[in-house]
Amino acid sequence: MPRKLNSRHITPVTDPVEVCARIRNKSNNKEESCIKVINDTTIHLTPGDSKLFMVNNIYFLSSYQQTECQFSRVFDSNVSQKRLFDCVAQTMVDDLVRGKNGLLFTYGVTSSGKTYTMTGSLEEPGFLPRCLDMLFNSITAVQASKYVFVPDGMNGFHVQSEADALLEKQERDILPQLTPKTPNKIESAATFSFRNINVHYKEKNINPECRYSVFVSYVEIYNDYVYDLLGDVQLDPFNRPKPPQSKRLREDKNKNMFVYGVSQVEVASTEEAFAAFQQGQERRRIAHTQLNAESSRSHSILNIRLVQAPLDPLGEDLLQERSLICASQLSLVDLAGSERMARTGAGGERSREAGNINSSLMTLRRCLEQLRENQKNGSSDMVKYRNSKLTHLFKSYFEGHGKVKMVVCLNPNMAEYDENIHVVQFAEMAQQVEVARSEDFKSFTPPTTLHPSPPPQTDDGESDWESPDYSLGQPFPNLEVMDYADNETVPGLISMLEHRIGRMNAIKKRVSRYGEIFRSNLSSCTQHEQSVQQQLKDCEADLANKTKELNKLDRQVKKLESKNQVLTRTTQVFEKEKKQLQDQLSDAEAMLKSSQSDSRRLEMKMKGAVANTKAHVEKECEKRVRTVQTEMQEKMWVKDERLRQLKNIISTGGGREGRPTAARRCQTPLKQPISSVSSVSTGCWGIGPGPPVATKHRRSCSASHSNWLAHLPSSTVQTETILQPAIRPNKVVNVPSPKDVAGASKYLLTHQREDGTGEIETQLVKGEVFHTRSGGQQVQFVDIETLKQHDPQKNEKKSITSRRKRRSETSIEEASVDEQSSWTDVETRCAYGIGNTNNVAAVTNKRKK
Ligand SMILES: Nc1ncnc2c1ncn2[C@@H]1O[C@H](COP(=O)(O)OP(=O)(O)OP(=O)(O)O)[C@@H](O)[C@H]1O
Repeated sequence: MPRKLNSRHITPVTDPVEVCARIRNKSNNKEESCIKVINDTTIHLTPGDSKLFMVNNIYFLSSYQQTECQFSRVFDSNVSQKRLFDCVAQTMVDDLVRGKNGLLFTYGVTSSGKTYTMTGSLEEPGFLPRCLDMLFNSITAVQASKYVFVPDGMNGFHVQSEADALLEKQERDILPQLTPKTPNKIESAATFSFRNINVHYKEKNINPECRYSVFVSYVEIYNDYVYDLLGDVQLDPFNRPKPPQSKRLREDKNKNMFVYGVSQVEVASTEEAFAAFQQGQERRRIAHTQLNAESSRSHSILNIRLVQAPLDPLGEDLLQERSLICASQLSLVDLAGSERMARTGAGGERSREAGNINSSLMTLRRCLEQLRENQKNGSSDMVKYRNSKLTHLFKSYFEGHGKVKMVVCLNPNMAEYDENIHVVQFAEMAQQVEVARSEDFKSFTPPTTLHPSPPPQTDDGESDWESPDYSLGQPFPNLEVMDYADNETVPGLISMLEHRIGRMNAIKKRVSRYGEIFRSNLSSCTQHEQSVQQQLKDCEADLANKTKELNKLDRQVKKLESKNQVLTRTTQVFEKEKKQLQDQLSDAEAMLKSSQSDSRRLEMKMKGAVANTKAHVEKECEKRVRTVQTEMQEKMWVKDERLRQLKNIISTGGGREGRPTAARRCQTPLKQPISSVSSVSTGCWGIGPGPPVATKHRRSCSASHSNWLAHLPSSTVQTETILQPAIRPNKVVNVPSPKDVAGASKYLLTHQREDGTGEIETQLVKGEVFHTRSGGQQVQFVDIETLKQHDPQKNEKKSITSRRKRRSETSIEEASVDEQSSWTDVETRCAYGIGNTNNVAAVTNKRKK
């Protein structure tokens, strides 16, 4: 398990807080430097000649003499970002992969190069992008699919199946608004490319039997409040971003401190991770505007979390056992500038910021001092981590849950001497603090076969494990001592016996050694067996649990299967219904289409029939109108003839001569002859060698025997009154031709109009036809007769009134009225007298028309 101390009984192995110093280049080359690098681990700080220096128009008295400081490593201004990473941060990525936590922070005054060291730029990337690059280079072949590891909200993770992960991915891709926790913008914004990174390191401790995922979270501590820089931006009712909400710190079950509710964004590449960091930076900028803060006045902490879990024995899926998941973390911290309050030269909010920064850094210092004291004296006085959020969050690191490294950034400008002294004092103190080393994460591996201990070696270095030789040497020869003075046999026997004794001792030794080896092997085997037994028991317990879970899952599966069956059946029913409905729908559509085409056909047919009928009716109407017109014309002629005869009777039978007939009353005698008609053109119509002048005004009735040409325009309304002009035209034309005019001596033009009372007023314009010398004809208009019609019923009231009015008029007028009325009476009588036919009715009818 990760982060366990070596043993409960054994004193843990500790490492000191590693402190390196980096001296940045001078802002002005001519300026004197207050720092001198002596060697790889030592620097000298000198206050310079002048002990008085000025900052922000305030003179400070330098109170220190030349100081020598020792660090783990010292890097001068020429050190490259890459070299710094190699020497300082690379091992921390190694540790991360091995399941160990790490804390790397930069410390120093403002503008000493903390951010440059930690983040760098695209051209000169710092620790942050290089760590990410190395990490992703290492795990690229064993990276888990996205969303397989799921943060549990309590600083841990659990594993979900690939299918669930895929579902979640689809959900996030399709419905990003429903899963706002992971900002998808990050993926699209992953366009950073670091130019001089070229790390391509790979950590060799990657376990191919495991799968890895990387999560990042980014927080800042400002005025002793912790803010999440990757969380969702909350909006107020006016859609403006709300000021950020601070977060609480909590301890997880492994005694690690974490920011509760912080957003952990899963990233698949360096670019994606850096994009997340950039997004956090942007959020930080906005938050600072809202909080009226300065950018370098807060501590920023980027956590890179590497999560790993072993694969199942088939190497396909990740084991979902939570105890097998290891989450290690590397915290990269860019602390706020450590200068003293007097240096900031600011008041109000800025002075509060400086106070908080100093307070948190001071708490860090005090905690480290207390730790050092405890370690020195073996005491266990309480370390007051809770006095600031910074130390509270880092508590677990100082208590042995990871490695701590610090890069002290120093500005060599002489004006910074005093501040630098404070910084190096803090750094020197910090590196005396020992931090317990945490264990590597032992990833789960299936039990393997036991290897026997290596065979014991003989004295000459050869192995005799296989065929041990226990013989004492050559067998005894047949020795017979025949003579006491046999000097050959006895010494030979002695030497042989001595050899045998030596062999026997050697065999004894070997046997005892074998015995020892055997005993130790036996005991290790016994131990191993015990551990295997224990493992077996664990496995059996696990198996029992798993079997239980499996049974439970089986039951759930069965339940779900039965539900599934029900759902399938329901789906089938619905499908069937759907099909039926679709069939019905298509039938209805077909019917609708056919009925539409039928109705279109019918419409066309009806239209044709209507057109035919209309044409037929029109034809019929025209025919009838023509017939009626002919009939009417005939009647008219008959009436004309009758009227003419009546007039003749009246004029010959005692009528008053010299009086104009009522029907032919000339209302306005023409003073000027009308000389031309524009609508009739015979080439010289009206244009002759000289205008013919009427010798005298003749009444039309006096020329009744002439050859009359009646010009009756087709629009003329037949009034069918009894009294008609006593002219019998020889020819009636609608439009006279020159030939018609040439054949006539008199010309009669009928003109109609509506008078003021709405009655039809017919004017008969009479003319005489003259032949001109050039062979043309001229018409000289000599007379106009106006025929007016009066409706007796309509005009009765009027006439009574007018008669009453007229009673008071002169006698001459009365006589004239009498005379007139007598003529009217004659006319009326005539009208009634002519056969009492439908003349009056005709007049009335006409009016009605
Ligand atoms: N070693 C260096 N080489 C080149 N430039 C550097 C170096 N260190 C710092 N700088 C430059 O100095 C400027 C200030 O550095 P930086 O922002 O890293 O300081 P800081 O300590 O983080 O300041 P603050 O506390 O205000 O955040 C930057 O423009 C940075 O590029």
